[in-house]
Amino acid sequence: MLGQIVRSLGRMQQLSNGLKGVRLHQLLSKETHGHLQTSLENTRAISTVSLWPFSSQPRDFSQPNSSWSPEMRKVYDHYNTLCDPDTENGEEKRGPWRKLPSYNRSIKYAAGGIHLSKLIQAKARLFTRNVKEQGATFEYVVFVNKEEKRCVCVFQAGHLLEGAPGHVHGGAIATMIDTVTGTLAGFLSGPIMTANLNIDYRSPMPLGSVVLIHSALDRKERRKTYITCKVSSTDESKLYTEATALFVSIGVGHLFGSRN
Ligand SMILES: CCCCCCCCCCCCCC(=O)SCCNC(=O)CCNC(=O)[C@H](O)C(C)(C)COP(=O)(O)OP(=O)(O)OC[C@H]1O[C@@H](n2cnc3c(N)ncnc32)[C@H](O)[C@@H]1OP(=O)(O)O
Repeated sequence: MLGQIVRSLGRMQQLSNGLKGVRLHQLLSKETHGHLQTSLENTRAISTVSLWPFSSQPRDFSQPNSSWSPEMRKVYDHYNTLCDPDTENGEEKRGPWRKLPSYNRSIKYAAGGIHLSKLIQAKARLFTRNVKEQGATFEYVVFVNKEEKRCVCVFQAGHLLEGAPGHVHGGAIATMIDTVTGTLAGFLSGPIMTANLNIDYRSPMPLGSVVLIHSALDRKERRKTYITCKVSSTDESKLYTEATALFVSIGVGHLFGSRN
């Protein structure tokens, strides 16, 4: 199987040389070392020309589905509109907001590519996207504002995330905070790992709630990216959780025990 993938990647490289004048290993090494945004753009480039050696196109889990409540859909529509390009003097101009796609594999479609896939079993799935039943666990979409170095996640907490009766488990909330702050840190700083996460749970979050998870860059110091986070009701009248997070930039070798 691995041999097949490697041969397939070799063929893809020849094809991509011809088609796009870009070497596959450059795409993959950008995925390994570049910023999340670059990775996502390159991933789309691969998918568009159908060179990806796996069977299916990646499903974007942050697209609306039938489990989304009207409130989730309304807030999604609001932020999605902010992503629309403006037309100035007949020219289309993109604003600072982007909706980030979300896949259920962190390796197959993003960082690591050819290097890490050797070590990962075919069954690996991203923690927040591993339950097939729509609406049962984490329904969410992240919008990022590059200029303001912040993002907002619209999150609907499903019935399998119960902690205290009728309310969302603190670990599930922590998972979403890690995911959203980590997504922003990765977007701004490239490959990172969570070094520290501090969470204050201010009020219980009812199961089924739709909430906003606002994250913003606090500061960067050398390899350290500090992010702040607030979780609130969609009208922002109720504060559920506050957090701060520290992410440390890593080289991909870090995941193999190397310090480079
Ligand atoms: C397309 C889709 C893509 C997929 C995306 C899906 C989105 C999901 C996103 C999900 C995201 C989820 C992500 C996850 O869940 S990542 C999983 C959870 N995190 C981990 O497992 C990390 C484990 N720890 C480590 O690997 C290392 O300790 C790290 C990498 C963190 C640092 O080890 P390293 O040897 O590399 O660095 P260093 O020790 O030289 O330190 C460097 C600097 O950092 C400072 N420091 C270090 N630790 C701490 C600390 N605890 N508090 C305060 N400061 C700390 C340190 O003082 C120094 O500062 P300075 O001397 O420079 O001032």
